[in-house]
Amino acid sequence: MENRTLGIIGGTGWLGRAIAEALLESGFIKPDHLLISNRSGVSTFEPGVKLLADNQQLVDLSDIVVLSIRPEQFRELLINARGKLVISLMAGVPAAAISAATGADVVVRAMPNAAVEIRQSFTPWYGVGNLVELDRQWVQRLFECVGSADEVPDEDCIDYLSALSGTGPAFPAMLQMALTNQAVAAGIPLAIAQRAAQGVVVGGGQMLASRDPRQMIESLMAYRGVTAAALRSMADQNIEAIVGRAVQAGAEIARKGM
Ligand SMILES: NC(=O)C1=CN([C@@H]2O[C@H](COP(=O)(O)OP(=O)(O)OC[C@H]3O[C@@H](n4cnc5c(N)ncnc54)[C@H](O)[C@@H]3O)[C@@H](O)[C@H]2O)C=CC1
Ligand SMILES: O=C(O)[C@@H]1CCC=N1
Repeated sequence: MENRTLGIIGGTGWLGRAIAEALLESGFIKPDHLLISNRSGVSTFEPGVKLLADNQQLVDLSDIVVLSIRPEQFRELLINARGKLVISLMAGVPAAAISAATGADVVVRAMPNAAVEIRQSFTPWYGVGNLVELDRQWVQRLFECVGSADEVPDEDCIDYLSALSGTGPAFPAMLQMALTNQAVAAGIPLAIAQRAAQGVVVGGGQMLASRDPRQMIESLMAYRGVTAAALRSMADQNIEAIVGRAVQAGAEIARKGM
C-alpha cells in the first residue's frame, strides 16, 4: 500500500500543488512515487518528483490518478485510465461521466477545499465501483494529510457538500466583508473595521475548533445584552433560511453538472 505511485493531473494548480506538497511533507508519498503533469516544464517541486508533459504517460506510470483540473479542462482531457483508481476533485462532474471519459472502473469523487493550503480542509469522498478496503483506507489517509476526511453514504452528498464545505473560506470571507462594510458605513475607520471583522472571523473560528457552537451561543445569549440583541435580529430574519438557500444554490449547480 505504501509503495503506490500517484499521478496528479493539475498538480501545479491551487489544490493539486497544495495536496502534493502535503503528501510529500507528511511522508505519505515518497518523491519518486509522485508524478505531476506539467505543461510548462518549470518545476518548483523537490528533486525526485517526476514531471511529465504527457498525461497518458503519467496515467500509464501511476497506480492512482488524481484529477485536479477544472471541469471545463476535463472536457479536453484525453486519457485512458482503465484499471487505475481515479480520484476526482472536480466539482459538478459525476463519477459516471469520469468513468465514461477515462475508462476507469473505480472512481472516487472527493471534495476538499482551499484550506488544503494550511492542512485544514474537510474532505468528504465517495467511491463508485469496486473500491476494495485497502483502497478505501488509502484514500482516507491521503485526505487526512490535508486535514480531516469522511467517506459519505452516496454521491449526492458530494454535490451538496461541494457548496457547503467545498466552498471553504468563501462563507467566512463574505461574513468578514459584510462586517467590515457595515462598520465603515457606521463611521468606524476602515483599518479598524478590517481588524475588528478579521478578529471575529479568525479568532472566533479558532475558538470554535474546540467548542460546541450551540453552547457558545447560549453562553453569550445568557448576558441578555448586546450579543443577545444581535443574534435575535439574525434569527428574526431567518439566517438559517438564507444560509440554506445559499448552499442549495451551489448544490444545484454541482448536481446539474459543469
Ligand atoms: N480551489 C478550490 O477551492 C476548490 C476546487 N475544487 C475543484 O478542484 C479542481 C481544481 O481546482 P483548482 O486547483 O482551484 O484549479 P486551478 O486552475 O488552480 O488548477 C488547475 C490546474 O490544472 C492544470 N491543467 C489544466 N488542464 C490540464 C491538462 N490537460 N494537463 C495538465 N494540467 C492541466 C492547469 O494548468 C492548472 O495548473 C476543480 O475542478 C475544482 O472544481 C474543489 C474544491 C475546492
Ligand atoms: O466553486 C467551485 O466550483 C469549486 C468547487 C467548490 C469550490 N470551488
